[in-house]
Amino acid sequence: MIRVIQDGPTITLNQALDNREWRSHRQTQLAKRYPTAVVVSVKLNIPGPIKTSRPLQDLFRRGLGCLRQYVVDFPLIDDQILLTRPTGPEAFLVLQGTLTAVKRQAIAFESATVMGRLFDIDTLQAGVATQLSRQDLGYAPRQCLICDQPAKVCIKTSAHQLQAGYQAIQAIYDATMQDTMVIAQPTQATVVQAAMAGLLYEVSLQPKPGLVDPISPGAHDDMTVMTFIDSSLALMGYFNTAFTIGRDFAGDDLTAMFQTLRVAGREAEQAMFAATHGVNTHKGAIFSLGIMVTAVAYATRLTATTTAQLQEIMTHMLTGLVAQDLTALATNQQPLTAGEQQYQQYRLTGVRGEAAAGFPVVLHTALPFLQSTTGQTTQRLLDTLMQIAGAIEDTNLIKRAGTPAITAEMQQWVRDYFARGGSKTPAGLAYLTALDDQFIARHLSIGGAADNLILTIFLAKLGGVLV
Ligand SMILES: CC(C)(COP(=O)(O)OP(=O)(O)OC[C@H]1O[C@@H](n2cnc3c(N)ncnc32)[C@H](O[C@H]2O[C@H](COP(=O)(O)OP(=O)(O)OP(=O)(O)O)[C@@H](O)[C@H]2O)[C@@H]1O)[C@@H](O)C(=O)NCCC(=O)NCCS
Ligand SMILES: Nc1ncnc2[nH]cnc12
Repeated sequence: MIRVIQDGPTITLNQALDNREWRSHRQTQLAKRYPTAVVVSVKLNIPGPIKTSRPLQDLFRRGLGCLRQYVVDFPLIDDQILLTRPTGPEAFLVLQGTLTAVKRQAIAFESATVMGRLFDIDTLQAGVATQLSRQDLGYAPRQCLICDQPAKVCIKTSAHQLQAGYQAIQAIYDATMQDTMVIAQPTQATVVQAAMAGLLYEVSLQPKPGLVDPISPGAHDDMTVMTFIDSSLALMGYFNTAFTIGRDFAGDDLTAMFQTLRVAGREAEQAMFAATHGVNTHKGAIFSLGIMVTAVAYATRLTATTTAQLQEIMTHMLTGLVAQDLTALATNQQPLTAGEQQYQQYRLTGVRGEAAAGFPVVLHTALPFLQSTTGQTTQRLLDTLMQIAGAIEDTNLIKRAGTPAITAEMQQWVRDYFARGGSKTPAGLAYLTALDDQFIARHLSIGGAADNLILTIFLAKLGGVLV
């Protein structure tokens, strides 16, 4: 029995038809009560006689949370959530907005996320007859759960067995509901290659707000994509050293393992500056990625590991770092780095705080988000970069803006980006290009988000999320 529908009650065709009547009546009632709003009805598209189970209810709840992000710009007037109906979980959201704009976001959610493929979202507005189709809004028709054909074709031709449908649903459930990812025992070469992939994939993406890419130096007048390639190549030896430090570490005090790494990290900074003629390309990445490489090597000494275990190891490695580096800062110490200044001025702990917490944004926001995306790798990674940019305090951005207030502006830009469909639509890409131009004009850059994306790519390569 496929776990995701195990213990789910079966329903009759009549129950399914009665429920369709019930849903339509409720939608109409809500449209009458809120004549200027858009009524969004949300349900799952599950083939066969089983329409619900505890795992499907959990998935529905997670999906509803994700959908709300896509429609965040439309004020929520009312909502009704009915999770335990035998005919499947249902929700009704009443939003203030136009039918086209809301429908566009609903389809963006269905198309851009893996779990979205399981959702069926209807939009209704009193007095507006036409239901816009996916094609009207520039999207491909809904795809079959099992193959790449349009779903309508497979349903009409009964192309697949029900069991195959359940297996596809189980795969979608597994891909989106596990917050901890397993990493098997990678070789040193595999780990170092994944680190290099992180550095090189990130700098190759375009367009990115203010960051260096193959077409533009962004807001960095001292760097080009070649500077990043030279810097990456110069760091390969460091990542091999970071791996052996983790793999060979014997003992229980992992802070000693980090202190050993830190010596190699300082040397790596010199190698970076030599390769870039004194430009800081990857100082943050040397710190963050070095820690992760060492943690992976240590965690997989004897067996496979999980991202949850990696987080524990990294928090152990960095115990005391913030206190030692920042709170103990001598007030008259000069010159202060950006991070040190921001700690003194705003009590922001920057990348040190992120690392000492075990990179929660990477493990609990960026990686699950990347796992849930579909499409080309570049599209998935651009959307993940923007998801990160809306989730961190980027000391690089704050330094360049001269105020932490830029963080709230960044969060609004991220919402605006996803409200246009993100990297999947011409409007989303146009928005990102315009944002890049704005960042260049204002000399802004999200170097911290870029470093978190590098870490996310590294783990995604090791966990098979990126192949
Ligand atoms: C702990 C260190 C990284 C030192 O930190 P520091 O105090 O020097 O500065 P921070 O601002 O705290 O962080 C440094 C870089 O970390 C990246 N970063 C910022 N915020 C975050 C975040 N929330 N999460 C993850 N990473 C974050 C960011 O690095 C990227 O941007 C840099 C390129 O941008 P740019 O603006 O060009 O940088 P600059 O050259 O400084 O500006 P301009 O002169 O061009 O205007 C690049 O570094 C990217 O990686 C932050 O910049 C660690 O270095 C350390 O401990 N140093 C001490 C010596 C040592 O022990 N080294 C070995 C450590 S293993
Ligand atoms: N592409 C990029 N541009 C500027 N700073 C960065 N730090 C890491 N990646 C970067």
